[in-house]
Amino acid sequence: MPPRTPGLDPILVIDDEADLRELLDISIRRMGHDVVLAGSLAEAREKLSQRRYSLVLTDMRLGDGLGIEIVRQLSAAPERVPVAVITAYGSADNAVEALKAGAFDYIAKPVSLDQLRSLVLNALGRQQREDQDNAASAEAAQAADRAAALLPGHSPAMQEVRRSLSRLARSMAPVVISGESGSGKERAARAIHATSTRAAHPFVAVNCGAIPENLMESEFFGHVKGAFTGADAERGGFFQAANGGTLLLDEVADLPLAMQVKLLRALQERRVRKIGASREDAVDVRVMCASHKDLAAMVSAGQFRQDLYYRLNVLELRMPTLRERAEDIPVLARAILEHLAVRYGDPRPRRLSQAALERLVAYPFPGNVRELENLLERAYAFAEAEDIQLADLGPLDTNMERAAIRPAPSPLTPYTPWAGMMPAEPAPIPVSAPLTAAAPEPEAVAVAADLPDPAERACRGVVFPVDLPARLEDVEREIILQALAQTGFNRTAAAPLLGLNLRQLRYRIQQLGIRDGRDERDEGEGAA
Ligand SMILES: Nc1ncnc2c1ncn2[C@@H]1O[C@H](COP(=O)(O)OP(=O)(O)OP(=O)(O)O)[C@@H](O)[C@H]1O
Repeated sequence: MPPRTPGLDPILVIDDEADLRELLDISIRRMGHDVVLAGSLAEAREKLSQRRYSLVLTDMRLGDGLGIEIVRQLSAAPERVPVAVITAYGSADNAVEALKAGAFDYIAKPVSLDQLRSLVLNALGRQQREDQDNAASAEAAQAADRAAALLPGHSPAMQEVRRSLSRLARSMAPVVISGESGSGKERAARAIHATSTRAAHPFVAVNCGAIPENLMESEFFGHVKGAFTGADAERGGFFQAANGGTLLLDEVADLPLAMQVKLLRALQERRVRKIGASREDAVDVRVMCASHKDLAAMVSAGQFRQDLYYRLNVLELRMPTLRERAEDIPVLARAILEHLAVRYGDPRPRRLSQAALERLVAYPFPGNVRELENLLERAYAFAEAEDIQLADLGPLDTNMERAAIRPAPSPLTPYTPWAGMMPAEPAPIPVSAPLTAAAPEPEAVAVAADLPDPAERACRGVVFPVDLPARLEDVEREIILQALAQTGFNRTAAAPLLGLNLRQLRYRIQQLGIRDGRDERDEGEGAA
């Protein structure tokens, strides 16, 4: 038996079943912790009034009431004692209710010792960190600072978001983050992770819409060597990569139904099996989802599984549009320009002239913060004066607008190399970018010309490619290389020139096998 963990308060176990109480007592003592037992709600209340506990683990159904009452009592108390619930097999509703009431985690019967161990370690790790800081208020202030640095803005909408963040960071429960494209959903997920006790572990963001369906299972759960053609080495998936940390499923609505079933199972069991493996591995991952689609409506339309929706949609956060918080534009613009100055190695960031700032504040930003960021990146790179002038912003309501608000691909769209990567209409070349488009070969010029019908094209001697997909890939590769060359192989700067986001560009670069020898430059954001 391991030695007692010194300095820790005991764990309170509340269960009206004597057998389970005894099992939990023995198992937790084997982990080296003291245990206090209570067999009813009344006894639990009495024990809670007598001393402090490092963790409370309560069954949901107790002879004289419900465990959720303990959850509510502890969540309302000023000192933050983590509380977790034990739910009956298959009663997902109870688990969801408890998480919403403030439980940090739950465990389903029959209790697995692995899960119990990981739950206790998580709870105590977090308690110890809070104790080490010695003052919960100092920790809370630090967390608030980190959140404010990631999500600046003084608007009431943003203050509300930051208030929610600290509540969300304290829980282990899944979070669904909704909001328009570019409103900062991924950024909010990062902020929750960075202010949670998982901050020292990985944050992995996965764009569900960018993964071909046939690769999905292997990308999520990994594979063993020889599991399929091309699997020449064992490899972990996103779940393994995010172990101990957070996994963000961006554009979760794009997950095919078959994958939704596998994901639900992994979330319920907290175990995953690599393709071709005979055993499952326990994983400790907090899942968050982001979507600009209405998931509830997708459930009604039969496009998203209801059981998965309930499992994921425990806690919610809505990111406001930039229109709803136009007063944050100056502070956001300053943060973005400071970031750009660091990237370009400028001693001091460029500033916006008064006229440029006023124009930005008056613009509705259909593409939200991403559009503001793209716009400032281009203006920063091409402004000739010290400050960014109104003219440097270019026309705000034309190409950039359409590129920024392009719809994400429908979950029913079959995969093509372009699906999820390209706008519904052809990507416009930003008007003010001095990008000299790839010098197209004569045949491409002819095909791209505005010719009315095939017969007329034939008359004008158009040479059609023998392999259209390969030809298109060549053109795409060439254009991407031009954009990379233009930006000194800086992918973050190249992406907006192409109307793509960084993840999409990275994915295309990988798919097209583009190597520039300086691949990893400026790859700070996103893990998938
Ligand atoms: N508060 C902010 N401060 C600075 N930059 C921000 C902020 N919010 C978002 N951004 C930037 O805007 C871009 C879009 O943000 P993010 O990817 O989080 O949005 P999203 O809502 O997840 O977008 P999508 O729906 O397209 O996935 C990112 O480059 C991000 O760095």
